[in-house]
Amino acid sequence: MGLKRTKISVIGSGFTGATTALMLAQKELGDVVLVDIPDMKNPTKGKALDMAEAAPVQGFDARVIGTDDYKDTKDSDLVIITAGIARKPGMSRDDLVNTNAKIMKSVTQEVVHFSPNTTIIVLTNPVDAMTYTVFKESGFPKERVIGQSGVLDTARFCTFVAEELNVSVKDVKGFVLGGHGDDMVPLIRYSNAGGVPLEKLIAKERLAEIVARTRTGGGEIVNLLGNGSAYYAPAASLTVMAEAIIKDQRRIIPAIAYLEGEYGYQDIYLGVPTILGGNGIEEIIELDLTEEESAALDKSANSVKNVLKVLS
Ligand SMILES: NC(=O)C1=CN([C@@H]2O[C@H](COP(=O)(O)OP(=O)(O)OC[C@H]3O[C@@H](n4cnc5c(N)ncnc54)[C@H](O)[C@@H]3O)[C@@H](O)[C@H]2O)C=CC1
Ligand SMILES: O=C([O-])CC(=O)C(=O)O
Repeated sequence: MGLKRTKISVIGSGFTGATTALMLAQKELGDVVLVDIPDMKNPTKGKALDMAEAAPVQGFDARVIGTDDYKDTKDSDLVIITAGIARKPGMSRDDLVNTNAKIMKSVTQEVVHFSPNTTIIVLTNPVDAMTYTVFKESGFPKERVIGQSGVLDTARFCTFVAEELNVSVKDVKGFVLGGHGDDMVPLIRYSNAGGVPLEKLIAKERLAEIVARTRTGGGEIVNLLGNGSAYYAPAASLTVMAEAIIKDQRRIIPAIAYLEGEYGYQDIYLGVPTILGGNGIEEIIELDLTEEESAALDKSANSVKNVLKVLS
């Protein structure tokens, strides 16, 4: 008898779901079950088979299957939800709320039915509100329902800083707090390059431009793609979160977490620094914020609350 293999289900086999499935398999984080709604042409099965056939070439040991039957997700160790519609140029993430909330509810019911002990990471937008929806629908403890925004938003910030300084991205560390919208809060004070505070390396006005570009980073890609939104960096972000959970790494990673008093907020999902490990969100780290940073976080939290009001 072999050891039990880890099973990760990715719901939604569109741009982000398919890319995530491949990255998870390439990193051998587990066997991957890719799920989408039934389609006459069965692209989900086709995509999964194509990925499975990359395994002998790249030498990764992970099975990948495509399906429209949630039975195949039974006893998943981790479930990643990417199902739903994406925005197009001219739209905001919040425009997706009603359609995607309905999809979150039906997907969550299936996931919980077949994997009552799993951990869920949500990507679908507007992601703070969709994570809240999945949390309420699932009845899961808060630490096992997590949203993705901060890894991606921080990655964008670090990309722009590395480009500005002409240094390796490996040396740039950033921190983005708040909701995954245009008023997210990149924290300059907690960001550095090779340990040197960014304020010592980049002029204030230029830093403000980098913050502004980070805030609208999703929209920048939407405009460049023309017919959908980002998927390579989002998939990489989901993969790093999955790795932290599957390998019980206890990494300090910004994630969308349920707040019960942290940062002064109640009954809301919002991006904060967390410790991510085998139990999901194991801790929320509370940073001291200046008045200006607190005001910016308040503005971002209010935007999330306004989206949640549409749902209640
Ligand atoms: N939180 C974040 O940082 C990011 C969030 N997103 C969001 O992720 C979502 C997915 O984006 P993409 O993959 O680019 O979109 P996509 O349109 O390429 O794929 C979405 C897939 O969901 C499937 N789907 C729809 N209803 C379903 C259901 N009931 N059950 C299972 N599958 C269902 C569709 O058939 C489609 O294949 C969007 O809402 C997008 O805004 C995307 C990038 C980053
Ligand atoms: O911008 C979008 O609609 C997709 C997304 O959340 C991102 O790329 O940050």
